[in-house]
Amino acid sequence: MYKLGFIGMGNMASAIQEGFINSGYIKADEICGFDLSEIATEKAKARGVTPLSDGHEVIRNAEIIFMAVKPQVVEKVVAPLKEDLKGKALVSMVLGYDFAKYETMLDPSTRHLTFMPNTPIAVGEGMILLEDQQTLTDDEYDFIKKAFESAGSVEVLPSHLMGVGGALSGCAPAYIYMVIEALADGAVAQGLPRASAYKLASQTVLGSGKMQLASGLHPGILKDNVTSPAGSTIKGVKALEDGGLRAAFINAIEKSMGK
Ligand SMILES: NC(=O)C1=CN([C@@H]2O[C@H](COP(=O)(O)OP(=O)(O)OC[C@H]3O[C@@H](n4cnc5c(N)ncnc54)[C@H](OP(=O)(O)O)[C@@H]3O)[C@@H](O)[C@H]2O)C=CC1
Ligand SMILES: O=C(O)[C@@H]1CCC=N1
Repeated sequence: MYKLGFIGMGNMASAIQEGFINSGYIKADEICGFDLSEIATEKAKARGVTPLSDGHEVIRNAEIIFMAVKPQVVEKVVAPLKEDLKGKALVSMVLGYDFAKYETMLDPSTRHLTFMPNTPIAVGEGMILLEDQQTLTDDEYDFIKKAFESAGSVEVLPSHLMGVGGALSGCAPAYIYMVIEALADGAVAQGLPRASAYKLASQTVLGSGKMQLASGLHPGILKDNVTSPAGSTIKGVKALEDGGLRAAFINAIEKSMGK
């Protein structure tokens, strides 16, 4: 068991903390952290995480340090902590900061791993990508991988695929929530109460994803199984094609990669 320390405890770090604590794999009192925001600090405290007064203190009190600030500030945050991080393990979820980039920022004695989580880790259904290039000890790697597996599914990817992987599983929860909201809006427009509409939409997304994973079938086959000849679904499929649904999602992944 390692003590975990978070630098930044915003949306993503909070989801990870909740996922770890809810899974029972890590106890809240094994986690400390620092955040500039008072609101984020109060929320962390409410889930049993120990708030500390700065990054130096987090590194002193933890064995594996999670870097969870925004990409725009990460270099400014890491530079003054470089000495403290000597001989420690750093795991980073900062989009765009891969193994090679950290090699230029950290002392050679700092072991590190870049990973890309997503917010559903909070409810035990995360998708967590681990970069295949990393320098954690075997024990640290095993511990952190098991922690992620306690709250989701883990996939190891080569460095050059972390960006596109992150654009899909890291960003797409937002797109799926838009899908849920839009499906519900459609049903509300036809008279279904709002609460039922969200429940029906979310359970349908959950069930469809679960079925694809369980069956391993091509999504097109699963779609075809729903579309009866001359039935209702094929009319909806046509409406989505008219609306450019596929192109919109393909473009969204490209845009998420900063292209
Ligand atoms: N949100 C997501 O779904 C995902 C996010 N990520 C990555 O996670 C990281 C965090 O994103 P997210 O949680 O969404 O962002 P948030 O803005 O919610 O959280 C970042 C937190 O860091 C705080 N902060 C800023 N500077 C410091 C500092 N010097 N020391 C300590 N805390 C600081 C911020 O405070 P303040 O607001 O006051 O500046 C804020 O509370 C990003 O690098 C992102 O790429 C990766 C995958 C998915
Ligand atoms: O929007 C972002 O930049 C972060 C990274 C992946 C998901 N959210």
